[in-house]
Amino acid sequence: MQPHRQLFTDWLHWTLAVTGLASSSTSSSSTMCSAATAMVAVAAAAAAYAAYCSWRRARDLPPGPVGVPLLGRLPWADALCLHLTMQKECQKYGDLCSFYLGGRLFVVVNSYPLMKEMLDDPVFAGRPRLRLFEKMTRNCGIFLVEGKVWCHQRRLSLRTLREIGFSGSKAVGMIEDQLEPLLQQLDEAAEAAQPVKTLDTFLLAVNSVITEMTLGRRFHRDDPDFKKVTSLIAATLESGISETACFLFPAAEKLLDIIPMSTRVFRDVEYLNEFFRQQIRLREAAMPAGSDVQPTCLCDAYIQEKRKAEKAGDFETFKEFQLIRVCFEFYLAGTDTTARSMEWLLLYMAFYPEVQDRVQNELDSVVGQSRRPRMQDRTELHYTSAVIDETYRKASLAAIGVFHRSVEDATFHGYRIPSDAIIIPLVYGVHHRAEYWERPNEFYPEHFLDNKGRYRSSPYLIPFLIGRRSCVGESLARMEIFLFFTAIMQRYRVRPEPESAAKKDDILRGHMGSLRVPGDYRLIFSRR
Ligand code: HEM
Repeated sequence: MQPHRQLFTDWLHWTLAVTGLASSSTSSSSTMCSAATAMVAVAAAAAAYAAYCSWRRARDLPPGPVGVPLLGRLPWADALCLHLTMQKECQKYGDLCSFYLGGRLFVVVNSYPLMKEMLDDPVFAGRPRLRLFEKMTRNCGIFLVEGKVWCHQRRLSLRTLREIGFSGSKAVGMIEDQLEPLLQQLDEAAEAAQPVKTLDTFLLAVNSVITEMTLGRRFHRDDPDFKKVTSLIAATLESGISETACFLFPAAEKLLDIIPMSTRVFRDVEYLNEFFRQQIRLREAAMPAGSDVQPTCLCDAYIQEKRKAEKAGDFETFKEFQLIRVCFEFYLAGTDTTARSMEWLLLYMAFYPEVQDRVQNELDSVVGQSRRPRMQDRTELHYTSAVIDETYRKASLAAIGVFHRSVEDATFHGYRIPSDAIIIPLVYGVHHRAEYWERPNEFYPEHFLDNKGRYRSSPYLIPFLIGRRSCVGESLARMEIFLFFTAIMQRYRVRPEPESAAKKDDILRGHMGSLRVPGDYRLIFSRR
């Protein structure tokens, strides 16, 4: 008999003995009494069996806290600071820690070497499987799919971005074009000395960059279609799909089969799909068959690939819905992230005026006031580059990473990781480890400066994550953030309005949604 089965049998015998069922006594107690005893025994046996099952499930898993039946650790999870809860569990149980939330097994990884090893391994490169996702993506796009489709679409989009120049000069041009209206908006706020929340200003700018990159066109900021798309994208992000009950209780997913596709989030997604479909068809119509004009956006490049593939009899790889999903995902993945990073940067400048002084002094001496900062200035802007990296670290926007999934049963560092476990790369944990950072809990740009005051990068800075699924838009996001931030610092002094100043700690503590976001704030801009 296997040891765990032996243990269970012993346990069952013990339970039966305690409840009296295993006794050979044939005493003359009343029938009612025997029935009650039998019921207690059955309940005890069921409880023992449930405990046995959960013990069996937990065997050899990475260590972690025990939860309660059905809910796991859910009663202990504070959705607004999950990153801190997970960090604490890892500090207690080790850098690889596991627990159940609802019916899902989560494995949290909290050290750089373990994370690197795990995220380089194809076994951990899956994404959580949800019917909800499957209904929305129809196995298309990059972000939520796996296997061949993911591999192919990811490679193609990276290649296209590179070839059309979106990781270089072309992107710079598009970003610079967005600077003018962005600064104009801030000028108006500065002139009126009006306290502002900057998120919408940045969202508009980065949305415009993504629109040009994917669809090759510009919308006027007040265009009703563009406004609607921007607001639906924001609503889709806020809907917190990954936080629904379906995610934690896979059995609840069956309910989706009886819910028609008419819930708000599906309606929004369908509207956005239709918007992208129309835009793609416009590009297609403008590109006569057989023409091999130089593509100017992601859409054009895909259309050309699609035509080539169809000529060769492949009608699947570049089907229209693939392109719809890729465009859609670039908006979802690339707008809020970049805009929120800008928000954090300006907040740190407002709350650390001495750091802002040093950034502005450096900009004045390297760039001056007669022209805008350029990407080429980056190599001279050591302190400014360190401030940007320190903000990525301290803000840890994707604090609990983006969930991965083990696609098959695996053994990792001696622990069993079953298929379908949710893998959490704890970015916040790596960004706040005392072994990697001199002052992990402070805002300290010197983390990224050598002893001569020159910028030096750190392998432990992983805002875009690492490994097979690392961010596709990293170079674009870095360019946007550098150019927007330096242009703003060159032109404005930024400070918190008095009420926000009094709430510095709350604001910078922030909370978790799908990203880690700051508390409610208002900033005042003044022209330098
Ligand atoms: C500051 C801005 C950004 C941050 C912090 C960020 C962060 C991330 C992170 C943490 C991941 C998950 C990696 C993983 O699962 O291992 C990711 C994936 C992704 N990002 Fe970004 N991102 C940013 C901007 C962008 C932009 C501008 C784009 C598009 C133009 C983009 C497109 C994507 C895509 C398509 C994926 C999915 C990759 C895959 O599943 O293979 N991101 N990003």
